[in-house]
Amino acid sequence: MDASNPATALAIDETAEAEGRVKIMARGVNVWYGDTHAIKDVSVDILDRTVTAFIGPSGCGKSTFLRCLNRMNDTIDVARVTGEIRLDGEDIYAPGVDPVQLRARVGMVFQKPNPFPKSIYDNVAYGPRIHGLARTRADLDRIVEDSLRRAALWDEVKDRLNEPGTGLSGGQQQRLCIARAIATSPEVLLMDEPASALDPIATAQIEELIDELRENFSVVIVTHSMQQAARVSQRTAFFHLGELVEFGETPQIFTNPRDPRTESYITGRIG
Ligand SMILES: Nc1ncnc2c1ncn2[C@@H]1O[C@H](COP(=O)(O)OP(=O)(O)OP(=O)(O)O)[C@@H](O)[C@H]1O
Repeated sequence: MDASNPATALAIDETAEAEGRVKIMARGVNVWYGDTHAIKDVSVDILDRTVTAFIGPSGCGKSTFLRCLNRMNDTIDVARVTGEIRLDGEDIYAPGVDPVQLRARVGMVFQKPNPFPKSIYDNVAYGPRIHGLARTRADLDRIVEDSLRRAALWDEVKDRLNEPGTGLSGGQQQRLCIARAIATSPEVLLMDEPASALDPIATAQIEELIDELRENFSVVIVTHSMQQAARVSQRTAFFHLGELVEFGETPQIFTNPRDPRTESYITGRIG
């Protein structure tokens, strides 16, 4: 970790740490894909019950860093991650940590809706089933209904739970994927451009949902839309060429950025 880097100092929230509001603590994280150094010495505190947006030009490492937070990079052969990431103080890369269990606690929603080729019900029931979260069918029914309600999809699908998830519209499929992700009661939800494939109405629904999810979860969202980052997040991280350049309260980042690279990006001069 480079303590002389002002971005490092900004990204570490000592007050929140002292108050126990830090959900994920990353320190000195580097990621390589073979010889490509995609993430360079990133240290950041992600707060609980807060929406954090990752912004920056294409290829700057936003998705790569997001994937570090639930060890999705483990699934990429050439990826190598160093440094330390703690969830509630526990090192998620420690030997003995089961990535599958970790991903039940740190859920993920991808850019393209990717429902399983199963019924709407079974899509949502999948995680609770493999993690043994329901003792009876009635328990499972409750989890499915509750997750679909929280994902603002219940009313649209309650009469066709046995139909395939892939038969829904794009926006509905993405809300189904959110319901699937929240069905295991994760503590953190990672969203990689969750609305980029959706029309403005479906996008507005997802944004509203993100705001509601914040009551229970810590949400981290990668977005190419600065308007979206400004609308949904309380804190924003700006990445550039693999570095975390600036991190702060979202209004400050958008109205009074401290680094000239952030200013160039938000005013449209780079990216
Ligand atoms: N699976 C991979 N194998 C090899 N290199 C990769 C892989 N994924 C990403 N990279 C490289 O790592 C760097 C960061 O990519 P990443 O996708 O994290 O950026 P990003 O900021 O999310 O980009 P975008 O906004 O375009 O999605 C890029 O140079 C990219 O080419």
